Amino acid sequence: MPTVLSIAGSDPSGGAGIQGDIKTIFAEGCYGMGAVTGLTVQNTLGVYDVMPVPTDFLYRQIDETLSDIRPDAIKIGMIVSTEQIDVIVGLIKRYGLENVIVDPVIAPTSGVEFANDEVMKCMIEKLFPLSTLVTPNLPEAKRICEIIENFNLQVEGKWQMQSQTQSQVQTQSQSQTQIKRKAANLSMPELACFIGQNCGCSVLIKGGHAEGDDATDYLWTASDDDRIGCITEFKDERVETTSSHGTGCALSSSIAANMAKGHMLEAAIYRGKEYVTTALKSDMRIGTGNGSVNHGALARQ
Ligand SMILES: Nc1ncnc2c1ncn2[C@@H]1O[C@H](COP(=O)(O)OP(=O)(O)OP(=O)(O)O)[C@@H](O)[C@H]1O
Ligand SMILES: Cc1ncc(CO)c(N)n1
Repeated sequence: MPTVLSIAGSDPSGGAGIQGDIKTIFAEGCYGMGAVTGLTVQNTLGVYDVMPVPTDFLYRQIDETLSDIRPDAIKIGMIVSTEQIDVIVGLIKRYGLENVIVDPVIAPTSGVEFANDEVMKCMIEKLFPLSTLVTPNLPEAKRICEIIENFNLQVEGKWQMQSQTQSQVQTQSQSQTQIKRKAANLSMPELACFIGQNCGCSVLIKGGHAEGDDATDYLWTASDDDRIGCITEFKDERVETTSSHGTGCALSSSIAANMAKGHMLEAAIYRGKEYVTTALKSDMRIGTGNGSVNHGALARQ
């Protein structure tokens, strides 16, 4: 049986995080494993608190699992510190893991932040280049672009430090504002291309938070060594439901499971989208807020 490891946070209400991931992996006919990065206090109304798992304990969870069972794919969700990223990056390299799907959860729609800018910068620099696919939603993609731009500016800023005059400082802060506006104005395909070209990985920008009658996701993949790349569109109907908690986790886990089963990236994304649309259409209505998607609505081998 194909095996998939999820490295993610716990959602005790069962819709997202490691609970949602393992339900998805099981529904896709794979063997699911889970290493927990942190505990959360959350339900269908919001996320109230996060408690990180100590770094050495995260290391041991993943290392002992990998030394026993080799995953055919891994999905990485909530990460709360740069030390956790170092542990995960070190283990991916040491075990030579393939089919690494990273869902960079910065903050839930409602509630406390998971990853601050320092953690995101570290993820962008160290984890994204090792990933097969990174799957930010639209607000996360814009934030990632801003961090890439700001990071480049800071490096340049340090280099200019010795002879910086007041007018140069003003020019620098003006150009920072312009770049922020630029990132905010990029289209979804442009965001995907920008992140992919800077980080050396394929990027899927998810359209759940975009406007429009369809829910369309955009994939950027490098087409050659020049990284000119190409965009593929994954379009499906937008489902009207109050049960959409966990769509992002379900999508990335389904893609990981389908890659574990041997599907190529584009086919795995197509199947992941089909899984999520079916899970949304089930309109399960559990809880008093934004309830979980139905992870069992589409079960396949
Ligand atoms: N109402 C909807 N109808 C159809 N598909 C949707 C809808 N909302 C989200 N999706 C799809 O679900 C997947 C996840 O997208 P979304 O933008 O919601 O991710 P996310 O914000 O990371 O999810 P989460 O809310 O779990 O954090 C994408 O494939 C997206 O197109
Ligand atoms: C633990 C966890 N991971 C991811 C999400 C998705 O935002 C969530 N709500 N909780």
